[in-house]
Parts: sequence; structure tokens; C-alpha cells
Amino acid sequence: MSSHGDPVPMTARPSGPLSGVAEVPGDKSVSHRALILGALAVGETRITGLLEGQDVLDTARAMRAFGAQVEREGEGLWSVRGVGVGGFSEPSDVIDCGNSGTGVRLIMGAMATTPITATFTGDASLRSRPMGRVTEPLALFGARAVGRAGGRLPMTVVGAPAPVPVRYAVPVPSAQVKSAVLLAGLNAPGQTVVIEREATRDHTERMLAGFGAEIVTEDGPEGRVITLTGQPELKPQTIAVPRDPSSAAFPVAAALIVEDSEVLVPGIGLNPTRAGFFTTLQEMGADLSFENARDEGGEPVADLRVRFSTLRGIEVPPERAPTMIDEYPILSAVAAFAEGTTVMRGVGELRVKESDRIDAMARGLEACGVRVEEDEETLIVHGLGPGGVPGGATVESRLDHRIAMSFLVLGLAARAPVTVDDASPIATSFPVFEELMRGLGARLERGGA
Ligand SMILES: O=C(O)C1=C[C@@H](OP(=O)(O)O)[C@@H](O)[C@H](O)C1
Ligand SMILES: C=C(OP(=O)(O)O)C(=O)O
Repeated sequence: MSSHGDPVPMTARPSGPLSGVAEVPGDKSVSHRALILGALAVGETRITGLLEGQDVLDTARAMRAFGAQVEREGEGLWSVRGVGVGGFSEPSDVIDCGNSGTGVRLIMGAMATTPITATFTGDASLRSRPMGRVTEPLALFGARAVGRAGGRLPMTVVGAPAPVPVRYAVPVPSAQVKSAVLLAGLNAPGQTVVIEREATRDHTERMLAGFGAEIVTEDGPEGRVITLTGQPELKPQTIAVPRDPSSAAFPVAAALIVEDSEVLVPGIGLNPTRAGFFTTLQEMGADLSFENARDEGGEPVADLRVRFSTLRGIEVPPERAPTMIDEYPILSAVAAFAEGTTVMRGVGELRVKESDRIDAMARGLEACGVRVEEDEETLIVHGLGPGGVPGGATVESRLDHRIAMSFLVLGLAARAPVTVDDASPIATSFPVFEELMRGLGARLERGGA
């Protein structure tokens, strides 16, 4: 929701070894898609392990506003009675997607080929993010959108009265744009084709196939070509949401930088389009072991054991960025404890997330005594080695959950406490962060140092 309450300062203090089992919540990307596709299926979809973070709760509320019946039956246990492809009704009020880029962009796609009108808004962070990247391809289907200057929310989308299928090459690596086009393609007759030069997370494609849509992915010279046949009847599913690797990144990072730690993170999703952070950590010398690799609900899953490690700085290959895009903030916190320099190039997309994440990390790391360099597309962190980060600063979280969690993790291994001015955004993706980290032995406290 866009109303933002009082800031919640939080302080991380230098902690003793972390240990135990970190049961992180359900995957945010998969949770949004389970609700949206459930709402477009005919019949009752049942979901277990749904992330009950604010971003996903806002999507659940939006699906009700478009006519689906969405019920919470227990912890993480939800049921969605869908209205069928093309069956969305017109919401009687503004759709507030809170802090969630995924929520607003996927929902715009899902309604853009139905002849209804909807107005979208969000919090101050979401209202500053670009929506033109979705409304441009949605216009090719025949939808119209009017928003503020620069394609910003609030924005009204008028669904296409007679949608036509589309062939669209996504100009930026973005699973949200790809997914918006595929969801719009659901109600266009014929074949909608999306081409992406760099493969981004493919949960939409996997889940559409699970719901019975005809969808084919081919890798060719132009990149990944995804062809969806429009106007299917989606069949309701039972979906087990895997634990979120992007949330797991925080306890994993904490165990790597706090001396003598050992933590087990069970059941995390390890879809290759999401796992780049763990590959990068291994290249830095991290002691990670993957146990009990298995498949759950169409997604690869494993238990991850992590032990404190002496890390070295590396150059992260730019082509890996889409597979770890949300993990650069925590990677740059980890890099501060590595020996040598970590170079992250080709990460310009970080500037249009919940905050400008390159700037937010650079300023916060500097305040904690870490030397950084940056340009439009690059962040470079000069590591100080294990135990070498001074800390002792208050850092701005800028309405960005990942910035808040990154600096709280950093503070557990710094020499002096680190305060985040507002930890409340953490509830968007990882509502049990504080409790879970404390359970491992992290010294997290409400308030300033
Ligand atoms: O499709 C998704 O679920 C997401 C895609 C990514 O955004 P972009 O599509 O903007 O890269 C990612 O940053 C976001 O957290 C979730
Ligand atoms: C970028 C993120 O989310 P969204 O784009 O959905 O707001 C994120 O969770 O890091």
C-alpha cells in the first residue's frame, strides 16, 4: 500500500558466530505469478508457501479488485478462484501496488488485452519508476496508457477492445517486461512472440506451461524466442512456492562474513535464471554446499549449507547480471569483506529499482569506511578483508528493502554498529527477516546505535 508509516530505525551490532537453520519465506516472483495466473484460470488454484510480504499482499488485493476470489486459509496457504483469460472485471477504484514493480507491471500486462480501464499507483518509490517499458509493448496490442511525465504512476491503462498478437524484442533485460507482454498475449488471438537477448528469470513461462498454455521457448541467434498461443483455457493448479533465493542471499551473506558461522538454508529455489549470486560467491571462494537437489512444482530446489569463508574480490561477468540482478546490493556488502577489489559492470538496471541501488550502496559503503568507484553502469568495491570494515554509520534505506537488509548484514561483521534509518521496507519481501536473523544469533535491535 502506498501509505508509508513512521520510519523504523534498526541497528546491527558486531555479532558472534551465526548458526542454525534459516527457513526463508516463499519466492516473491513465483508468488506474484501464482496469484495472477490463478486469477486467470477457470476454477480453484491452491498455493502453499506463498510469500506473505506486502508486495504480494498488494497483488492479492489487486486480483480481488479484478474479480477473482482470493482467500487466505492458513500460513502461506491460499486459494484463488479465477475468472478465466479475458474475464477480468473493471476495478471500481485505483489499484495500489505499493512498492512492487513486479506487481504493477505484470498486472498491467494481464489486463491490457481486456476491454476494461484501470488506474494504477504505488508508494513514492514505485511512483518514481519507469512504466514506459511495459506500456510501449502493450500499445502494440492496442492498449492505451496515460500517466505522469516520463511514464510514471499514477497511470491509467485502457485495455485493447480488439487485441492483436504481438512480436516484441525486449530492449532491456527485464523479466517484468517479458512477463507483461506474455500475460497480455494470453487474451490476444494467435501467437505472441517475445524475444530476449539475455535470458531473464523464466517463472512466467514455466508456470504458464503448468497451467496448460501452449508456450515454446527456443534459443537462437537473436537470443531466447518465446512463442505463446493466445486464448487458452488455463487449468487451475496446485502450486508449492519454493523459498526465495533472493531472500536466502541475506543469511547466506551474513554466515560468510561473520567469523566461525555455519548456517543451513533448506529448500531454496535454484532456477538457473536466479542462481548467479551463488556462482559468484563460489568464484570468490565461498564455502557453499548444495544438498538434496530436487524438483518441486516445476522449479529446481536444494538445501544450501554455508560456512564462514575468506573471500577474494573478483570481476563479475556482466552477462550474469540478469541471474542475480536483485543480489548486487548484498554482493557489494559482502565484497567489502573480501580481499581485493570486486568489479560489477553492466548493472545500469540497478538505477531503476526501488531506489538507485548503485548510488544507495556506494554512499552507504563510503559512510561505513569502504572505498567505492561507480559510473552509470558500474560499481566497484575495494574490499578490506575479514574484520576490516569500520562501520559506525547511519545509512539511508531509501524505501528499498534490499538496501536496508544489505547494511544490516554488513553491520553484523563490521567493527562498529551500523544503523539503517528505516527498516520498514523489509516487510515488502522478507517480513520475518529480523526474527530469522536473530534466531541465527544476529544482534539486531530496533532504534539507533
Ligand atoms: O519478474 C520478476 O519477478 C522480477 C524481475 C526483476 O525486475 P526487472 O524485470 O525490472 O529486471 C527483479 O528485479 C524483480 O525483483 C523481480
Ligand atoms: C526489484 C525488486 O522488486 P520489484 O521490481 O518487484 O519492486 C526487488 O525485489 O529487488
